Order: sequence, then structure tokens, then C-alpha cells
Amino acid sequence: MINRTLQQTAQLAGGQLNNEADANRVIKGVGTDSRNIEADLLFIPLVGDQFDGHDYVAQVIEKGAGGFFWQEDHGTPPPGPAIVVKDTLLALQQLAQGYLEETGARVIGITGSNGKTTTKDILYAVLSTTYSVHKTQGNFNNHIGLPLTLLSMPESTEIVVLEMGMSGRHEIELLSKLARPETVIITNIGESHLLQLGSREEIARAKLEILAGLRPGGLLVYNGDEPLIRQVMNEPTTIQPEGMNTLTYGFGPDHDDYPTGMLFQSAGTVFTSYSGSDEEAYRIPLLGEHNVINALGALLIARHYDVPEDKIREGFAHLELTSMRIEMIEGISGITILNDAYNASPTSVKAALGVLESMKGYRRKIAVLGDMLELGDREEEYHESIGAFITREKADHVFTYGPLAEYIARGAASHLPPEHIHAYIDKSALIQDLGHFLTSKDIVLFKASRGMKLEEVAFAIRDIHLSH
Ligand SMILES: CC(=O)N[C@H]1[C@@H](OP(=O)(O)OP(=O)(O)OC[C@H]2O[C@@H](n3ccc(=O)[nH]c3=O)[C@H](O)[C@@H]2O)O[C@H](CO)[C@@H](O)[C@@H]1O[C@H](C)C(=O)N[C@@H](C)C(=O)N[C@H](CCC(=O)N[C@@H](CCC[C@@H](N)C(=O)O)C(=O)O)C(=O)O
Ligand SMILES: Nc1ncnc2c1ncn2[C@@H]1O[C@H](COP(=O)(O)OP(=O)(O)OP(=O)(O)O)[C@@H](O)[C@H]1O
Ligand SMILES: C[C@@H](N)C(=O)N[C@H](C)C(=O)O
Repeated sequence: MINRTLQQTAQLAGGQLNNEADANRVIKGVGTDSRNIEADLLFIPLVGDQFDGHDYVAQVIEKGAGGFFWQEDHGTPPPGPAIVVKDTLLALQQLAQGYLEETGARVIGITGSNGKTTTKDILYAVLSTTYSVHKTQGNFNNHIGLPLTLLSMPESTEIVVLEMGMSGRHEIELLSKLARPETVIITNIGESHLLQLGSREEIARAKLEILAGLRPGGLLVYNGDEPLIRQVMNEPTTIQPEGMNTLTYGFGPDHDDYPTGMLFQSAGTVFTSYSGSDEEAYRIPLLGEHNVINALGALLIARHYDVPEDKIREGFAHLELTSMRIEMIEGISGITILNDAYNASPTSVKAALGVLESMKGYRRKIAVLGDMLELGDREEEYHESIGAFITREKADHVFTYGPLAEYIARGAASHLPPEHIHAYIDKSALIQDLGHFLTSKDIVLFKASRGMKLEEVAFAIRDIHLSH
């Protein structure tokens, strides 16, 4: 994490030290929440929708904070190690950019509608076998989270892997220009945040903003099965760096890397892929075709960074995936849970149902699906189409949760008999009925948008069924 004097910090952030006597105080790390501030941290008070961080500066001084930013439009700063800035958010971003430049860490940026976190975790595992690597923690992927990620980076970091998220245009452009990546990857173009963007073409344009900060001669790796990426890349308004190189991955031999075989096992996937001249075999502790595709993207980048093949396999073997991304929970009562409840969009729900379909040897397959949010004015149509996608090979029963998910139930009637379709609005009723419904050797998938907090149902079922 950043470790600088207040004088150095002020220079990096474009601020002014309020008291020269504080010039040589040292800050070790930054924080934006007074409730988590510890001694020596730099407190950065952000002005948010609910709170103004400036109201908590006195508290952080009492806690022994190493210093704090103070936005100049908030009047005179309270006594203490203050750095006065025009805008605390901009100062956070500028400090992060300056620190990144001083460390010299090489930047890999990841964006896409689905798979950013998964691909980040895969890349981190593989690159860490060979380099000192830092990565986005959790889902800190926006105009606040990305700078905080950079400022938490050890000085010795060689490569930093940054998730770049968006729910509107020009958000990724800001992140890319801040981080100046040398390599970027676009995982896919789905439907996430369609409400704000209006079309998949606009989603693609938002994702291609990642090229705005790509260094000259930089590398773009992308999912070649998504035609919108190449289409938008070739639009005259799309910013591209001079000498940009590209690599594609996906299904089929017209990509730089593609799977030639996949074997789905109970707790992982074995796949062979063809890249350049050789066909190589790998195993990932992940489920689903979509995670093979995520792994292919990471493979291309790992080879670009000269990670030896044996180290790539070692990285795959030690991969630790962020929770609630097709997370398998098995228990002594014989019920298996697939917790994929972090978020949901039509593309990712179809991917998850594909995983359920590939699972063999279970008595019944049950899909518990909640509302998919932020899909715009065609949301009901999207939900009904997911229902119609559920064949008996994918699920024997479907439980829906939420008002939009009732359209999933409606669509499910295309293939499932009415007694196999169960719609709920009340979470506790769902927990109770599902808890009684599930029996040994059932496998149950949970998937819904973040706002539905469907993991609460998954954890309740776990606690009912897997603890005894
Ligand atoms: C600014 C901030 O960090 N807010 C967090 C805070 O929100 P809350 O509403 O409670 O407070 P305010 O924002 O009003 O507070 C202002 C500051 O005051 C601090 N403060 C408050 C009280 C107090 O007693 N002391 C204080 O110091 C406070 O800490 C603020 O700094 O808490 C929420 C609950 O924990 C947080 O969720 C909220 O964080 C916001 C949303 C945020 O952006 N956090 C980033 C660090 C981040 O990266 N969060 C990611 C999620 C990012 C995300 O959603 N990405 C999108 C794509 C990008 C969309 C883009 N348009 C966008 O706006 O994000 C995606 O789809 O992935 C995460 O946490 O996972
Ligand atoms: N390549 C992919 N194609 C389709 N769906 C995917 C893909 N990768 C992951 N998913 C699905 O998307 C869900 C979220 O995965 P992940 O967190 O990696 O995506 P993300 O892009 O980081 O999401 P967010 O933008 O919300 O942070 C997973 O649980 C899985 O269901
Ligand atoms: C939480 C955010 N990353 C996201 O994915 N939002 C959509 C709407 C979801 O939760 O499905």
C-alpha cells in the first residue's frame, strides 16, 4: 500500500498541505470510511448520496489518522494534518495515478458484461506463479474502487490486474485513462445495465472505451465469438492506440485460442485448447463452458507474459474464485448447492443453466431463479425467454423469486409441467417450502441479481440441509 510523507502525498494528489509542520508525517494506506480508519491511514472524505465524509474528520483525527484530505469548498479544515484539495474524489484518483506511475507496475485491465471477476481471479492465480501481482479486491471496479485498489498495491508490485466496470458511457474511459493499461481483455457483451445503455451496441461501445487509455503498442484480447466487439472496434469514433495488437479466443479454429475438447467433472473441468502450434490439456477447478472460455482469455495473456506452461497449470490448480460465482457447496445430507447468486443477466443465467444441465448423477435438478434487474423495457420478455430456455435436461423443477421472475415461471411452462413450476414473492415462504422439498441427491442452482440477495435463501437451505 501507499507509504508516503504528507508533502509527497500532497504533490501527488495536487493538493496543498495546510500546515507545513506536518510535511514529514507519514501515511501508510488510505481509507474512505471513518468507521474503518486506523492509525497512520490517510482519510479521504467523499461526498456521497447519504453522507459527507467531511462530517467524520474529527473522529478520524482522534483515531490517529496520518492525515486527511479536505475539500476546499467545505471552509476551513479542522486542526489536524490536512491536505486541502479542490475535489476529494478527483484527488483520490490523481493520488492513485501518481502512485501507480511511481511503482512502475504493469497494468492489465479487464472489462465485459460477465466474467470480469472470474477472469481476474484466473489471471491473478496464473500470473502470480511468475510475478508479484496485485488485483482488484472483491468488486471494487469503479471510479472509487479502482483508485482504492491501486493505493492498496504494494510498492513492489510488478503487475496489477484491474477490473473496470460500468453502468454508463464514459465510465470505463475514465478508468482506462487513469490506469493506462498495456494489456486489456473484453470478456463478452451481455445485457448487464441495458436499462442505462439502451442497447447491446451501446454496451459494446462502453466496453470498447477501455482502449482509450491503452498504451501505444498495447494488446487487446477479446472474446471473438461476440461480433459486436469487432464491429464497434471498427467504428470511426472508437479510440484505438497506435500499434495496437489483438488476440481472440472463443469456440472455433478462427481464434488464437479455442477449446478442442471439454470434460465436465463434478468439481472442475478438463479441457484441451489449441494455440499456435500445440494442443495442450488443462484442468480448472471451475464449472461450465463459460469458465473454459474465461480461462482461454487468461491463457492468452499468461503466454503473452511468458508464463511457462507448467506454471500456468500450477496457477489453475491453486485458483481461488471469488464467492457466489457457481460456487459448489456439498453436504452430508446429500444435497448439492450451486451458489451463483452474485448477479444475473440472461447471458449469465443461460450459462449457469448450462452448468446445471452438464451435472450428472443427481436425483433431481432444481433451478431457483430470481429477478434479473436493470434490463430496461424488454425485461419481461427477457425473463419469459429464460423460462422457455429451461428444458427437462436443464432442470426438473424451477422455483422463481420476485415479480419479474414470475415471467420466468410463465416461460417455463413451455417445457415443464405446471406442478414442476413454483413461483414465490415471499423469501421466507420460499425458504420454508424449498427446505421441505429438497431431498438427498438433489442439486439446486441459485441465481438472481445482486439486489435480490438470493444467497440468503441458499445459505438458509445450506443451514437446513447441509449441517446434519
Ligand atoms: C462512496 C462510497 O464508498 N460509498 C459506500 C457507502 O455508501 P453509503 O451510501 O453508505 O455512504 P455515502 O456514499 O453517502 O458516504 C459518503 C462517504 O462517507 C463515508 N462515511 C459514511 C458514514 C460514516 O459514518 N463515515 C464515513 O466515512 C462513506 O464511507 C463514504 O466514503 O457504503 C456502501 C455500503 O457499504 C457502499 O456500497 C458504497 O460504495 C459505493 C457504492 C462505491 O462505489 N464503492 C466503491 C468502493 C466500489 O467499487 N464498490 C463496489 C461496487 C462497484 C459497482 O457497483 N460497480 C458496477 C459498475 C460500475 C457502476 C458505476 N456507475 C458506479 O457508480 O459504481 C458493477 O456493476 O460492478 C463494491 O462495493 O462491490
Ligand atoms: N464468460 C461468461 N459468459 C457468461 N456468463 C459468465 C461468464 N463468466 C461469468 N459468467 C456468469 O456471470 C456471473 C458473474 O461472474 P463475474 O463476477 O466473474 O462477472 P463480472 O463481470 O465480474 O460481474 P460484475 O460486473 O457484476 O462484477 C457468474 O456467476 C456467472 O454466472
Ligand atoms: C452488482 C452489479 N455488479 C450488477 O451485476 N448488477 C446487476 C443488475 C445484477 O446485480 O445482476
